[in-house]
Amino acid sequence: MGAEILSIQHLTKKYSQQLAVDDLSLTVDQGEVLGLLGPNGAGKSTAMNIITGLITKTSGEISLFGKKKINAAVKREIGFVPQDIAIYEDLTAWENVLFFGGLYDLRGHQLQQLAQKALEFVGLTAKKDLKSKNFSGGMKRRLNIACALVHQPQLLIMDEPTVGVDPQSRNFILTAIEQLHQQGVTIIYCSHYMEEVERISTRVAIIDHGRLLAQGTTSELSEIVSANHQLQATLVYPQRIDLEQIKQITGIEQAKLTDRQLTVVYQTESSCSALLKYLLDQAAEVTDFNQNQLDLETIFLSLTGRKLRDE
Ligand SMILES: Nc1ncnc2c1ncn2[C@@H]1O[C@H](COP(=O)(O)OP(=O)(O)OP(=O)(O)O)[C@@H](O)[C@H]1O
Repeated sequence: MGAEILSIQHLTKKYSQQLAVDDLSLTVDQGEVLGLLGPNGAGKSTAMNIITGLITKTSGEISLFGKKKINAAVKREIGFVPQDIAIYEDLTAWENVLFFGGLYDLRGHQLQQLAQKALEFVGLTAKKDLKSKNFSGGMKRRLNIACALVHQPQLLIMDEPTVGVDPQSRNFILTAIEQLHQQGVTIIYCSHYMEEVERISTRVAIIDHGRLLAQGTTSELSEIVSANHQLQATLVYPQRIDLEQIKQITGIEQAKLTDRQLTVVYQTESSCSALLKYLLDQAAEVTDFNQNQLDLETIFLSLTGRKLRDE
């Protein structure tokens, strides 16, 4: 693992009576893609806005690139894609990227070269002379990413960059992040989309009510909730089973049926045996059966007791 890029210690933010970030401690190392996962209102944006200096903290310590004083040189190493798209709609894509590059003291030929590179990276070269107000939501997002990348920061912070974008742009953005990761850029990716975080992150931090609930790779998180195991079975006669009866079996935590696929999260081997006996008694006929590592959605549910998507 690379050097420590970000360290947050006991960070707290209070908006009058609302505790938005509650004693949050987190570190990010060079080259990592940290997926910060949490439902709406979990405190992700507040934490990122503090790190990037947009709002002040109530208490706690932050150091970036080993420095506690976040001066202009430190800020130059950060690229930020905020939750709300921040581009100038009356400017062309090209003018936008030049403007943001200029904020980092890039000038002349170097600025032109980097602006070209940034627009190419997000696939907007052909549209560079169009005013961004004519862009789709996905194109605006991609332009916003180009503006955040033009100065070639070491750390890229992205706050829900795929909200409101079309599936094509969404995939484009995720692939771009994978490329940046390969190039060695450190990335913090805030999202409430489980499958995105699962796809691109090298490590995941789960945050809810401003608090860090757990962090680790997906398989480490799976071990944290290892009291639970997941079993999937394909049934020939799914109509013969009753999910409510399955949920009554001692040690069964969750059960869901999608078409012929039964997914059950259970705690003990005895609950698994009891389930198999039930399936046999009901003559549901199991054709395929496997025990999996838990997916992020199940882990999240185990840690928070609630579904991310319902928030
Ligand atoms: N400027 C503000 N004034 C008062 N309360 C705020 C302010 N900004 C955020 N909050 C509250 O702080 C809590 C955390 O919000 P925050 O936006 O950081 O969460 P989030 O995880 O980024 O969610 P979202 O994706 O919906 O933005 C929420 O309860 C929110 O209502």
